[in-house]
Amino acid sequence: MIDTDIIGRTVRVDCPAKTNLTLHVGAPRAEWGGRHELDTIYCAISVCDTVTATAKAPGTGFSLSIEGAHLGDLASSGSDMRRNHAVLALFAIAEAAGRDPDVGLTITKRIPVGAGLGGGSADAAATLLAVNRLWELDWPLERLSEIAATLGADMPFCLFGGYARGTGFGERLEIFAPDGEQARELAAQGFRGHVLVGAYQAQLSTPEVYAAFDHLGTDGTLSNHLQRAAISLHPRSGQAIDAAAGAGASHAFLSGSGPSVVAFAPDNRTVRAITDVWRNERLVDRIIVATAPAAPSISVTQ
Ligand SMILES: C[C@@](CO)(OP(=O)(O)O)[C@H](O)COP(=O)(O)OP(=O)(O)OC[C@H]1O[C@@H](n2ccc(N)nc2=O)[C@H](O)[C@@H]1O
Ligand SMILES: Nc1ncnc2c1ncn2[C@@H]1O[C@H](COP(=O)(O)OP(=O)(O)O)[C@@H](O)[C@H]1O
Repeated sequence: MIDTDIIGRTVRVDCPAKTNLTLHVGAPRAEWGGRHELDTIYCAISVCDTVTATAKAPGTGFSLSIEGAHLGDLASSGSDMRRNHAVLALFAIAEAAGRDPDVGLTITKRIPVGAGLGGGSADAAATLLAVNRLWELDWPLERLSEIAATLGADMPFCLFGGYARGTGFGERLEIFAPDGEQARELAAQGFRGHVLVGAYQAQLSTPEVYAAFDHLGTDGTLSNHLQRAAISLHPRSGQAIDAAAGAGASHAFLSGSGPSVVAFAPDNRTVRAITDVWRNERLVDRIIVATAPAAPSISVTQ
């Protein structure tokens, strides 16, 4: 197809945030650039960023615009758009396809930034899904996943959503079928339905949290091995976890490398109880009510 045929076509992808229902951290490995060996259960939650990709005229290059009320360090003037995860994903798929990255990207951010919710990975995954459709590549998710793994540990999972087990440095996936036994077990354990996200203005840097983990370790009872390290850097997250558990959450834990906190609630009454205690005691800066599991959705809008 000649590129001019698709100029103006727009593909929209809504891509959910991720959390880690368990996050077991092993040793750092030199062959993975110092990244740690992981065994994690990923879960996608319905706090979604929206990425639109629009085909531009050949030779005009890429563009990026970002909107949203809470952009964290993405809003700072020093934030280089060529290092945005979505743009890196665009360059990576363009290279793999042997095409120029003549695409206009817009990101509507709803996933808190630098929060342990994989927002940058979700935007990168959304970009791969959108450009795959825009250019009619029709590559299977497995092929997109190989590209995603070169960009970040969480990115392959964000292409799929739902639940999955991640090993390696997080990029090697065993996807759990939505109606399969593992998904049913997780649902029976309470990892399904209402989820509250307690979000903060503060961000934590993932490498810094891993470095704190190398120093402090974990206490053995925590299903998220990074929780202790992250709480040492951001103590309010620990208070919010304790308060949610006290208010009846079926599970309350740090999301990934934090500082966000995730609480699963078995019913609406518990949603209200957690919301009240977080708000009244000012344990979080913002509360987002969502559901889990969730999955990306793709639509061609023009
Ligand atoms: C902790 C987790 C849990 O899912 O995510 P977040 O909660 O931050 O989103 C992941 O391991 C993060 O994934 P992601 O943010 O994609 O990591 P990458 O870009 O690949 O790596 C960023 C940095 O994190 C550290 N890192 C990441 C993954 C890993 N298995 N071991 C590590 O030590 C390394 O310092 C690396 O340079
Ligand atoms: N599209 C993007 N969305 C969010 N953060 C991004 C993006 N591109 C680059 N970043 C940078 O990646 C860092 C981690 O952000 P994010 O992916 O939201 O958090 P986390 O790794 O804790 O899940 C931030 O410092 C941010 O500036």
